[in-house]
Amino acid sequence: MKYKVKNKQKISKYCFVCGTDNKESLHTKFYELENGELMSVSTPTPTHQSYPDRVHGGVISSVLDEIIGRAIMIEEPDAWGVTVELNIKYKKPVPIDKPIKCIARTTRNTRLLFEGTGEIILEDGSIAATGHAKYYKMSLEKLAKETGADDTLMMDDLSQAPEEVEY
Ligand SMILES: CCCCCCCCCCCCCCCC(=O)SCCNC(=O)CCNC(=O)[C@H](O)C(C)(C)COP(=O)(O)OP(=O)(O)OC[C@H]1O[C@@H](n2cnc3c(N)ncnc32)[C@H](O)[C@@H]1OP(=O)(O)O
Repeated sequence: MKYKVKNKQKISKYCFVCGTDNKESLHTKFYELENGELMSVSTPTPTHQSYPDRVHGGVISSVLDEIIGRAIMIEEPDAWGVTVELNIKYKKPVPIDKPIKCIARTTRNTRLLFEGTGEIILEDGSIAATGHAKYYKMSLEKLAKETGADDTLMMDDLSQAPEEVEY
């Protein structure tokens, strides 16, 4: 199915998944879709491998962690969370140097916690991994105080976004 991209999410300077100035980063982009889901696009490089030509399972879990944690921002733009649980199922190897899409949505949102699910989708449309994660809500003020975060935590993504995506 094809979906229109409604919004491009902000990215961070040093994040491992989306950081613009982290040379080991996956430089992942995040697109909010008309169907209420979030899509990410990343191209893992040899830096991200485990066995030859295979993306490291920890890298796959990082992408799922971040996209599921970001999906809440579609319905609650100021909601921030820290991951308290993450469960990943690895179903197929993910190759290096090929674009991977990931789709996620929020499945539960309460005053203290939110949770969601996501999938890594390969170029042929098959699902390589699935994830379920839970986050403890934390205000940006508290996060900033605990981690020293500044304006570089959320910066505009200046890259060109597609008008529509397919998966
Ligand atoms: C990211 C880079 C920037 C990118 C650009 C911006 C993008 C923005 C989006 C990013 C999306 C995120 C992507 C990655 C996010 C990380 O990677 S975060 C890093 C990994 N996670 C962490 O570091 C969290 C570590 N854990 C902690 O800090 C502490 O355990 C917590 C979560 C703050 C809780 O601490 P605490 O308050 O001392 O603990 P506690 O009193 O036991 O629990 C508080 C409440 O939470 C509940 N709770 C705690 N754990 C659980 C659980 N597992 N299940 C259910 N309830 C729980 C307790 O039951 C309790 O409830 P009440 O009794 O108050 O009703």
